[in-house]
Amino acid sequence: MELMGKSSILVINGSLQRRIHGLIGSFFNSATLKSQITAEMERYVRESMGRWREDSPIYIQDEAKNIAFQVLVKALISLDPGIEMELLKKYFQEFIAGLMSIPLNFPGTQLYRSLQAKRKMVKIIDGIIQEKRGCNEGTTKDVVDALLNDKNEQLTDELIAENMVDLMIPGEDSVPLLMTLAIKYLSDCPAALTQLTEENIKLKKLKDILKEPFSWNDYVSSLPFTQTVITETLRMGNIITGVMRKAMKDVEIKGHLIPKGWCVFAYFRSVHLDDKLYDVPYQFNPWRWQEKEINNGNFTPFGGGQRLCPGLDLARLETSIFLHHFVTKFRTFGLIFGILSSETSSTRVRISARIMV
Ligand code: HEM
Repeated sequence: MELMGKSSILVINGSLQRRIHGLIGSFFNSATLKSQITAEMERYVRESMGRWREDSPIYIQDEAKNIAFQVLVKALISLDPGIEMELLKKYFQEFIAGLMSIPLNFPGTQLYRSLQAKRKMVKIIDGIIQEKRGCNEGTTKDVVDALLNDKNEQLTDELIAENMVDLMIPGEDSVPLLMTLAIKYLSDCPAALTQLTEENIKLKKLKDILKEPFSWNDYVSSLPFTQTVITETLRMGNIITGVMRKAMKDVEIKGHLIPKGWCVFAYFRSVHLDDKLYDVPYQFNPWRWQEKEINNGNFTPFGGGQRLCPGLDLARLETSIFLHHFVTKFRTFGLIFGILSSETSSTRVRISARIMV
């Protein structure tokens, strides 16, 4: 809690949470972000995959983390890769190491180091905020602009800078895990990998003929099977295991009384892997989503209600772009290590280049 800060969107409730949530959500749904971030993400993926070599294994989760961090920082504060980005990455790693640490704050402890790292990140972001205030353009190019342009007095520069750091947490870890798990499940299900590859190669060839760049919409709507793969990965992977809620008054749910003040953990896994809701739930079966509705209470990887994840479309887009480039550029030889390799906690794959004809 100390690391998050008292005004973090991840911990506050009430009107300020709704305000910040609304501003972030509208920016993530805006045409500006959609056109800009699709091109940026493609660039980061191409640059990253351009460095992959056939003779050395690729650590998928590490690569995905690097790409997703750059995309998120671009969307949040319009920072491009460079020295400041590298510094932010370094401080961020130190910062998140403290999220699961013993709550002792004095020199030498992890919590102390993490708080110092967060302070340094806030300083860099505050510099960017002051520059933006100086220009006073009034346009909304990133999440910081969306918050700065709002006239709500509670949105101080300090609150905005701190929230930018906190926003990197859900974005940085969950998206790379989604990408990595998708590769893992696909490598275990050759039929799905083949169908996904064919769908992506077909669209790529069409786009090449039309000499048209891919848009956000292409990745999300014109690749329906790819979307079912992402949906099925979210169901089986349960990237966020569940959400915590506190009863503000006595509540009765299905005959069970939850007294006021009690905390409840809604465990997504017990729903997503329930055989009464999903046939053979432990089997990776993207085809099940060709008939199934995703907007129902039995599928909540992004939560729901007023805390519904505002980054859900961005997460799907990023994963779609990653998979598209992965299958159109490479032929995978399958995994070398499983997902929980103690060496790196990252999935390793060996790849070879795909020649498109
Ligand atoms: C696979 C990727 C992701 C998954 C599975 C995921 C899942 C979730 C879930 C389950 C919640 C609800 C938490 C709760 O109710 O307490 C949430 C909230 C949130 N997510 Fe995501 N998320 C993902 C990606 C992202 C991305 C890319 C962003 C972009 C910054 C993001 C930003 C947020 C924020 C700000 C909240 C808090 C919203 C609030 O409390 O008002 N998430 N996410």
